[in-house]
Formats: sequence, structure tokens, C-alpha cells
Amino acid sequence: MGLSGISLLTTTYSLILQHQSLLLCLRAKGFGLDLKKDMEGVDYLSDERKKAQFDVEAMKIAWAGSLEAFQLSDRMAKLVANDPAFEKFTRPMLGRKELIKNTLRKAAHGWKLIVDLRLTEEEAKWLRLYIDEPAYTDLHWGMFIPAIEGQGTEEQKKKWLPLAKKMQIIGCYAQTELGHGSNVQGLETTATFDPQTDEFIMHSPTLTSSKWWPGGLGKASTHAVVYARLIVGGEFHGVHGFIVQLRSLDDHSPLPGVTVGDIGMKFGNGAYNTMDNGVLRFDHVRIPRDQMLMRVSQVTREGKIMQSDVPRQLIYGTMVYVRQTIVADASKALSRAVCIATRYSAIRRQFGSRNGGPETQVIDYKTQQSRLFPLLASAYAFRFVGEWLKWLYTDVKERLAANDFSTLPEAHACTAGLKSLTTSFTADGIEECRKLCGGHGYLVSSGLPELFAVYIPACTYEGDNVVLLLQVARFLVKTVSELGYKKPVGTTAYMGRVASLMQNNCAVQTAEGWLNPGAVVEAFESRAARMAVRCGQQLAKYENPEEGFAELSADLVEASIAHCQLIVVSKFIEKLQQDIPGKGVKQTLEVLCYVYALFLLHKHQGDFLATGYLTPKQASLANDQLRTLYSKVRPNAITLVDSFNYTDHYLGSILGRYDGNVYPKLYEAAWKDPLNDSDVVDGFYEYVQPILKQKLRTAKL
Ligand SMILES: CCCCCCCCCCCCCCCCCCCCCCCCCC(=O)SCCNC(=O)CCNC(=O)[C@H](O)C(C)(C)COP(=O)(O)OP(=O)(O)OC[C@H]1O[C@@H](n2cnc3c(N)ncnc32)[C@H](O)[C@@H]1OP(=O)(O)O
Ligand SMILES: Cc1cc2nc3c(=O)[nH]c(=O)nc-3n(C[C@H](O)[C@H](O)[C@H](O)COP(=O)(O)OP(=O)(O)OC[C@H]3O[C@@H](n4cnc5c(N)ncnc54)[C@H](O)[C@@H]3O)c2cc1C
Repeated sequence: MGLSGISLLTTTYSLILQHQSLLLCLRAKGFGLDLKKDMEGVDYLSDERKKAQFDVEAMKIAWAGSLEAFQLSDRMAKLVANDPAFEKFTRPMLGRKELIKNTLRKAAHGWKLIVDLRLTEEEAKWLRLYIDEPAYTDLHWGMFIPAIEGQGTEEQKKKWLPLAKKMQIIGCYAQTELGHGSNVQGLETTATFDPQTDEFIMHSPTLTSSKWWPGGLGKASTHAVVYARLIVGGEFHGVHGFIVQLRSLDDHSPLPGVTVGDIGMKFGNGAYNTMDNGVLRFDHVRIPRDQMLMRVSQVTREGKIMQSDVPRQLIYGTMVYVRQTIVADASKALSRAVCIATRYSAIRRQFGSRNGGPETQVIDYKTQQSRLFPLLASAYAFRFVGEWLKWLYTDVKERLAANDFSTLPEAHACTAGLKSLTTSFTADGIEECRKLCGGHGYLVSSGLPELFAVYIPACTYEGDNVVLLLQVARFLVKTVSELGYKKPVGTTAYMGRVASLMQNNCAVQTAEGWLNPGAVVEAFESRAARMAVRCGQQLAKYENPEEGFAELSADLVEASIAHCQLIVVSKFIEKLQQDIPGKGVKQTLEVLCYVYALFLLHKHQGDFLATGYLTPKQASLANDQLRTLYSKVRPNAITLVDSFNYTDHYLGSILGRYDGNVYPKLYEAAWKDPLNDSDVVDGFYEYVQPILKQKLRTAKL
């Protein structure tokens, strides 16, 4: 192909895409061909954007929740993207010390913006999201402050919150130990009351009692809420939170009796290594009595334990709050990966060229669609269930403030279950997006490896996902066992119709029949109710319920998943019953809602068939409908990911660039790698040349 042919090609975007790689070869060293001029400023996805069947601006608002939420988030995204202090592309190449220093610098700059621009709490949260770097400030604002707010008395809040909110102290949440994380009652750190001095003595009696994992503890925190066994008069009175100062407020050195440091490198480059997860030991460290968080239980000057009306479980309240935020974050992480994979799938072409015409965009392969579109639909589903969960949490918080604890068990079950469901799916979904991007997805510049490495601990922190599903199972089993005399409410209200849900079978006769919210919800309710009741029946066979629970735990986990999927499906459907303005917006969301539900039905059809609710024919009809739905998603795919309104800075991905200008930018990025600073690699003369020059007679391999 001659140069005249090249100039002809540059006039047609789709053909340029076909030949970008060839053109770039010519541009490589020696050819001196500069295509930059032709490539920049061109929207390679414009044809895709023209296919949209809905109003993208209105969808952005539907995704954000309201016009105000959209404007606020958009303002913060641009603030971060336009500030060079928040550059993040070199992050995976930094050594640990440099990395942490860089994070401390960004946190200081972020805090300065918050103060100088007088940002609200909501704005600060968006700012943090778009800075996209885990830091000690997450635990200070996300756990230390909420722990004091939820478990402190009015006096304690008055004393500590102003200091914390002005960041005159920095706190972390020190619960997990080397020996115990899930089993909070098994923690070994002790807080022994000394009536002589009116103090608690904080002590780490064993190696396994060392605090291990708390974020921000390693290097940044001056204080911690430490969870420890309360010992008064030689007796153990359960685990409680204590505010403990760890480091000097003058020179940041550890206080006497405190041993504190970082636990070391974690999975991936950059990623969560920006966080100083720490280790902490106490050697008989004394703190004043009023530093035990005393909303739940109080220790008097005389060493008496007083219980307030507040249930003990409130000690776990901070975890309920954070689990709720983690569900909201799942939709952000998944949508980000999906945005990258969708845009790249429209740019990438493989096979199918006839008579020299363009090859097929990989997004047009049905297999690509059946892997990608359920993830896209799930991102929307998680967004809406996250919105609902935020509402539920706000309601519970208001009730707790008024000493109404009635909805706490349901809030615990919902936050635990949805945290588990959404983070497990998102972690797998990010990895699927990497595979959807083929080889280039494995490059750090695709943004996916770091996103995956940062995200996956969400399946473990704030409660291991299996442990949390077992909590949901306990709640379900209790609900089933009480059915005879207690009307289930909230997310278990469907159990109140258990008799009909056990008897009625699915009435769907055609593929179109599945496009009915009532039919979909009933299918998920019947499956969840039947699985929970079946577990209940099995459990009844055991004399010792705990033994039965342990024996049946794998089935119980599956019943919990069924219940949580029902919540997500029904909250999506409820969302669609609201007024959602904008041409085609509601209709497009309806398509996604059915994709989400029927994809789950297809994936878990074993459950639906085994519980006897569906026939194989009906399951097959659901799959037929799913294929039709994918065709409806296809023209809207690019604009559905545009509706997330993510900046290129936030996406941090060459494959996911808004303009689709992938190949030139990948090519450019490769040449910026420090390894390409010289033609001859460091170490060549020491280690490679001697091998090349050696004169072996034989090699025995
Ligand atoms: C550069 C940037 C610049 C920025 C600049 C700007 C700066 C400024 C920015 C400003 C903004 C920044 C904002 C940032 C935000 C960030 C967000 C945070 C990020 C978070 C990161 C995450 C970190 C991760 C943190 C962590 O990882 S922290 C550790 C978490 N650890 C766990 O999660 C342990 C799991 N284990 C258990 O949760 C329990 O242990 C166990 C299993 C329940 C058994 O517990 P056990 O006591 O044995 O209980 P049972 O006997 O089973 O139950 C007994 C009874 O209690 C019940 N019940 C159990 N629970 C609970 C519960 N909650 N609630 C209620 N009830 C409960 C149960 O239903 C039963 O009721 P009943 O049936 O009796 O009625
Ligand atoms: C990146 C990161 C940040 C963290 N930040 C903090 C922090 O700021 N503060 C803090 O206090 N902690 C923090 N943690 C700790 C975290 O909360 C715990 O690791 C988590 O709760 C899991 O507990 P574990 O490590 O004890 O897991 P384990 O309970 O030891 O889990 C190991 C395996 O055992 C299984 N298992 C455990 N119990 C049961 C059971 N009853 N039934 C069936 N299976 C079971 C689990 O499913 C898992 O497969 C962090 C952890 C990570 C990875």
C-alpha cells in the first residue's frame, strides 16, 4: 500500500480503524510518518454514538440519581481530571516508599481543596472517588469517625469529633488481629480496668493478638478505635471499642508501649499498596476510662458495668455503614470496567472481512455480547440497589438515633448480603472485562489490572463474603421458623406468601411472556422461598441446630444468594415504576432490567428447575428472550457506558478512551516505558552478552 492509499484511508474513520496498526508500523522509527495530526480530535466512536435510541444526557441524570447529583459529580470529576497533582498513570511503576509519599501528597492536596473550596461532605466523597487512590483518609472518614458517631456517648462525640473532622487527629479502625478477623468475639487484645487509677490497660498478650490489617495504621494514624476484650474485676465482658492514641502529635513517633508499623506489600503494582495497612501491639498502655466508647455499655468509676437500652449489636454498627457504601462502590468499579471493555469491543475488529472490507467489530459477536451485556446490566442493577440501600441505611440511622432498633437485623442482613453479592460479582466481572479485551487487557495501560488488584480485597474486607452470606442465612432461617406467628416484613415480606409461592408454578408460555415484571419477580420469589424453606426443613432434622447449620452451610449460602438476587431484581423493577424522564431512557433501562434478571435465571437455572418452579421449556424460553434482548442492547451499548459520565482520567485506560483512539495511544505509551529509554538494556553487557559470546561445545538440555 502506497502513501497515496494511506491519505485516502484517513478520510474514512472505519477504514482507518482497520488499518491503524499498519499505519503505525510505518510511523515507527525509520519511516518518520506522523499520523498524529490525522488521529487527534477524531471521535472513532461517533458512528456508535449515533446509534443511540435514548437521550444520553437524561440517562446520565438517571444514573446519577438527580440533576443536582449529576452536576455535583461532574464538577468534582473535572476538578480532579484537570489538576496535574492527581496524575496517576505512573503509579504502578513507583516503589513502595515513593508510592506512599505520593499518596500522602495527594491526600494533603485533596484536603487543601476541601478546605479552600469549602466543599461539602458529599462533594468531598466524589472528590475522593475521582482521585481514585486508596489512602489513610478513607479509614479516618469512613470508619474512625463513624465508629465514634455510632458508638460514642454525646460527651465523647463532643470531645473527639471536632478534632477528627478538622483532621487535627488522624484515626483508623483497629479491629482485625493476626489470629482473628471474621470471629470478632475471638479477638485477644485486652482492655483491663484499673480502679486504682481510673484507667484501662491496653495489652497484646499473644503474637496472634497483634492488630493486623487496619488501613492507615501503618504510618499515618495518630489514633485508633481499638476493639478489645473488656476485663473488669477479672471478668470478661465482651468486645468493645476504645479510642487510643498511638503516635505523638508533635513528632509522630509511637508512644511508649506502642509498637506500630506497616504489614508490607500487597497484591499488584500500585493498587492497594497506596494504603498503609498496619500492625500494632500494646505493652500495658494506659488510657483514661472515658476513652471506652460507651453508648452500648458503660464502666463506672467504681468498676460497675452498666448496660444501656441500646442492643449490643450496635458495636458492629460501623460495619453496617461501610458495607452499605461498599455496595454503592461496586456499581462504580463494575461500570468502570464495563465502560473500558465496551468501548474497546467496538474499536477492536477480528475476522469476517470479505473482499477487503472491514473486519467484524468484536462487540458484534454474540458470545462477546452474552459476556459483556449482563455485566453492563449488572452495573445498572447495582447502581439502583445501592441507591435503595443508602435509603434503607439512612432510615435505620434515624431510627437508631431515636432508640428504635427494630429494623437493625434487616439492615444487617441486607448490607451483609448485598455487600457479598455485589463485590463477588464485580471482582469476577472486572476479570471478565480484562478477558473481553483480549491481550491488550493485560497491559497496565488498559487500566484493568490495577482496577482488579484494588478491587478484589472488597470480597474479604468488611467481612469475608461467605461469612456474610452465612449471616444472611441465619436471618432467613429465623424468618422461616417464625412464619407461623410473625408476619415477615421488608425484604422478607414475600415469605408471608410462602404457601402460594411453594404451590404455584410459572405460567410463562412464550419467550415474550418473560417480558413481564410480575412473572420475573414471582420466579425469583418462588426460588428464594423454596430454597429457604427446604433449608429450614433439612435443619429441623438435626437435634443440635448449630451442628445442622454447619452441616448445611453450603446450601444455606446458596439460599442466601437467591434471596439477595431477588432483592436486586425487585429493586431494579421498583426503580422502573418511578417517573424516569428522557426520550427512550425508561425503555432502555427496562431492557437492561430484563437482561439482568433473565441472565441470572439462565445462569442459575439449576435452582429454578430443582425447586420445581420452572419447566425446562420455560427456562429455555427465558434464554431465547435473553438473546433477543442482547440485540436490543447492542445499538445502545456505547451510549449506555457514556452515561456513566466518566472522564478519561478516572477510567485511566487507553482501551476505554472516550474518543476510541486506541492504537496510536497504546503505541505511544509503549515508547514511554522506562525500559525503552535506551536501545540496549541495562545488564546486557553483564548478563546477556557473555551468553551470546560463550563457546560451548555442547549444551545438555
Ligand atoms: C489520596 C486520596 C485523597 C483523598 C483526600 C480527601 C480526603 C477526605 C475524603 C472525605 C470523604 C471520604 C469518604 C471515604 C469513604 C470510604 C468508605 C470506607 C472505605 C472502606 C475501606 C474498607 C476497609 C476495610 C475495613 C475492614 O475490614 S474493618 C473489619 C471488618 N471486619 C469484619 O467485617 C468482621 C466480620 N465479622 C463479623 O461481622 C462478626 O463477627 C460476625 C460474622 C457477624 C459474627 O459475630 P458474632 O458476634 O459471633 O455474632 P453472631 O453470634 O453470629 O450474631 C449475634 C447477633 O448479632 C447480629 N449481628 C452481627 N453483626 C451485626 C451487625 N453488623 N449489625 C447488626 N447486627 C449484627 C446477628 O444477626 C445476631 O443477631 P441475632 O441472631 O442474635 O438476633
Ligand atoms: C485490603 C484489606 C484492608 C483491610 N482493612 C482493615 C481495617 O481497616 N481494619 C480492620 O480491622 N481490618 C481490616 N481488614 C481485615 C478484614 O476485615 C478481614 O481480613 C476480614 O474480615 C476477613 O477476616 P479473616 O482475614 O480473619 O478471614 P478468615 O475468617 O480467616 O477467612 C479465611 C477463610 O475461612 C472461611 N471462613 C471463616 N469463618 C468461616 C465460617 N464461620 N464458616 C465458613 N467459612 C469460614 C472464609 O470464608 C475464608 O475462606 C482488611 C483486610 C484487607 C484484605
